[in-house]
Amino acid sequence: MTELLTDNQVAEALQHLPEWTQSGVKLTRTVEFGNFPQAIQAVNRIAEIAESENHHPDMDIRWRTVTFYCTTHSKGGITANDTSLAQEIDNVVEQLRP
Ligand SMILES: C[C@H](O)[C@H](O)[C@H]1CNC2=NC(N)=NC(=O)C2=N1
Repeated sequence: MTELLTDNQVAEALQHLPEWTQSGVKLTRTVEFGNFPQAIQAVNRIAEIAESENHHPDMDIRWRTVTFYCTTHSKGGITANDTSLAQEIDNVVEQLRP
């Protein structure tokens, strides 16, 4: 079972996730895409990944700007599932907005 990360473990993970910050019990990143369709394409790709892994980000979509939040709701904090999902989100963003 994936357990909550310690503060040090989160800090260590964020060294490899430079676009992300910790906001309380969540990791968060805001991305401005080229246009609305591209933002939705990213959201759809991430949705597929999340569904396959049964771990889902919270996503706030405002025109072409999407804010992603990764937290493990069942644990009330950040786990390795969240740091892993954050990396997957970075990979999708990189593919769509190199
Ligand atoms: C039963 C539970 O809803 C599932 O195991 C998954 C679904 N996706 C999830 N996603 C996230 N971010 N946190 C969860 O606790 C979570 N639980």
